[in-house]
Amino acid sequence: MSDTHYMQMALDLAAQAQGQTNPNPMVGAVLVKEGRVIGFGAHLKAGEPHAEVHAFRMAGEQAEGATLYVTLEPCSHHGRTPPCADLVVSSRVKRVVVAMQDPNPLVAGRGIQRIREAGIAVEVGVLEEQAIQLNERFLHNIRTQRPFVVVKTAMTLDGKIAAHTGDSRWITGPSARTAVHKVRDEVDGILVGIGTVLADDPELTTRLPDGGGKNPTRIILDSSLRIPETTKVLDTTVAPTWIVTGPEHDEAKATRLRERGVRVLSLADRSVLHLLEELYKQGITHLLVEGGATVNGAFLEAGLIDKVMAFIAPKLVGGATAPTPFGGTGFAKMSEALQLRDLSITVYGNDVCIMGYPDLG
Ligand SMILES: Nc1c(/N=C/[C@@H](O)[C@H](O)[C@H](O)COP(=O)(O)O)[nH]c(=O)[nH]c1=O
Ligand SMILES: [Zn+2]
Repeated sequence: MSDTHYMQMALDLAAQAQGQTNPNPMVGAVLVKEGRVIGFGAHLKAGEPHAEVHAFRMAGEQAEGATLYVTLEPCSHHGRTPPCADLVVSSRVKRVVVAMQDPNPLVAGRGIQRIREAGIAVEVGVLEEQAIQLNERFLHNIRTQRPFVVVKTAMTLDGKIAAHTGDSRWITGPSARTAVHKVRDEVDGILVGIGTVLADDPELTTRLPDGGGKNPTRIILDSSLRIPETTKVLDTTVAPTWIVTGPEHDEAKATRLRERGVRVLSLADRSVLHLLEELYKQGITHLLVEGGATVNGAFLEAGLIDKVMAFIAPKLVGGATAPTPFGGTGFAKMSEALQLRDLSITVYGNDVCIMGYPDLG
């Protein structure tokens, strides 16, 4: 079989751990000898063995003379596990095929160099585009030291996220909402504004049809700590909850919330950029922003959206004052609008999801 066949297998293996490996990338590895797969593996959790380690353990002595397919350059630095590049060299494989070089400036190219210096042939770039796409969150983290921000909106065909009364249940149907919960399962944090909490009293937990799924940290932007103490998100037995507030807030209320296990972060700098830098420091590498309009508008105007998932339901609710997905001031000219690129359009029951990336070109 071709190199792309085995690299596809390695990419598919890597993708099984979507959302589990944060802050590490997803990586898959396959060992092949005389046309037979003799070992494979995926990195499953930060701190646990890397994909190559699993593959070599499975292959044992047979690895000598085999070909290794790996979706990311084998690491050359001593992280929480010894360098895979050393393992590759000592296993005496004949050839290594790598989808993409590690973008981490600390290691970029060193792993490949060490393997080549040992006289092993290394080919780089097989299914590189797919490998980059798979680790879009990790690559963004490395490049920006910020969380990868996905803004998800759900609106009616006439562009409303709720009726003029605030009622919003439901706009999209069950399969669209399941798609959203799959994203919740992958991310580290889900962020909404206090307006959404006051309007919907959301749980912001992951509820997949077959159960399971991990609950992301729930992050509420609430600058004057208005949150009612009876809201569902304050039940920290189901998932962690962080409230981001401003310096002027009721300290007694903050203390009561902390006693319930809620983390209260007080940020003097209210910019979206500072918020993201702080959340990244707190371990949030992948962030789902579920609005409402004010929060989405702030992220849009700050230019800090990395991916958009816009769900549209074929229903009309009308209402000149009914809220739309992005509030704030907005751009003055259509030519200033944030253009999305690399679009994918998916149908979920009667609903449509347009997914794309800001075209910052
Ligand atoms: N109204 C809708 C949404 N509404 C999105 C937010 O306004 C809700 O408060 C939040 O998703 C509720 O979270 P929960 O309590 O955990 O279910 N989002 C959607 O995709 N479709 C909708 O029809
Ligand atoms: Zn490694």
